[in-house]
Amino acid sequence: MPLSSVYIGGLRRTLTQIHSAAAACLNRQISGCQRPVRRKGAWMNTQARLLSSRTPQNCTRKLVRNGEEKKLVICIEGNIASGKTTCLDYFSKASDIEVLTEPVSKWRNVQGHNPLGLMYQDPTRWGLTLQTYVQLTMLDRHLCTTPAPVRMMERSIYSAKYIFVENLYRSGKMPDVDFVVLSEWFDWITQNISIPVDLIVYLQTTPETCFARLKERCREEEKMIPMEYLETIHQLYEDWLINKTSFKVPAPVLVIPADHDLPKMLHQYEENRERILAARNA
Ligand SMILES: Nc1ncnc2c1ncn2[C@@H]1O[C@H](COP(=O)(O)OP(=O)(O)O)[C@@H](O)[C@H]1O
Ligand SMILES: Cc1cn([C@H]2C[C@H](O)[C@@H](COP(=O)(O)O)O2)c(=O)[nH]c1=O
Repeated sequence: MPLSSVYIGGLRRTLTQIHSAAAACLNRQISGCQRPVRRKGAWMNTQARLLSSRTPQNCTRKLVRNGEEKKLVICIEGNIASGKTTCLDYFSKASDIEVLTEPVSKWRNVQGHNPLGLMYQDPTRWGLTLQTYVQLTMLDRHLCTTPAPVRMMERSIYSAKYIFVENLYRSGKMPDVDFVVLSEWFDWITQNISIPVDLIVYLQTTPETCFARLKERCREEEKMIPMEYLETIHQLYEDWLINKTSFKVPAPVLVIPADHDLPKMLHQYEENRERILAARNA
């Protein structure tokens, strides 16, 4: 069988079509990642190919990316304005680390529309719209191939679902039908596509710290975010990554206290560098 084939029997056409739609949409907008291209009826990537992880011993039927499974994937998690981007900036200076920041600019401007702004104005109407797009762009981040052996991502498809979709639903701002449709999409993606994460670095802050940093950053769409919103997001993160009482945690968690000033944070990042890069062997 040619390496370029997707090896998943009856699921093949459906997966190809779905990936086709996502790739076609994102191809036009995303730079910095290697995009899959179609050749002679089979999906290939310029560096890697989608392959099934199905083997005689392991019939998981998940799509995995050839070669990408050997790379170290670290997700930086934390509340809004906890310092994730600043942390990624620090690690981006290392030549063996590829940094993938959250695609917030896309959420603020997709073909002239601003789903992030719309969601904050009217979450019940626009929550599904934003979260569908967040899910798509996060999946794209997880699937894009990078030359560096270590990839550091801001958040993940998991936190988008377990923190932000969950918050919209629990607060009564997302209708049942929207939640069910998003959840079925999420379940399908995570059951059929391999999304490896080796380590979660959780920047643990108080909501008060985030509130102060949010005000300082002053993103237009976020101006009306109240303290209670950050408290709720904080609690969802704590239940997921610390108390482990809500959702499955996809990787070991390294907690870095992140209320400190910038010099102390940079010092902590340096102190934890080896531990983070050793995650592959954890
Ligand atoms: N340790 C820190 N002390 C004070 N301000 C910080 C610190 N880290 C980040 N900031 C500032 O807080 C704001 C949010 O930081 P950012 O890295 O964008 O957070 P996130 O990516 O988690 O939303 C920015 O204005 C940034 O300059
Ligand atoms: C993942 C995710 C994010 N958002 C919102 C929350 C914030 O307003 C921005 C992300 O900014 P941060 O400073 O990088 O935290 O996007 C959301 O509404 N839904 C999501 O799934």
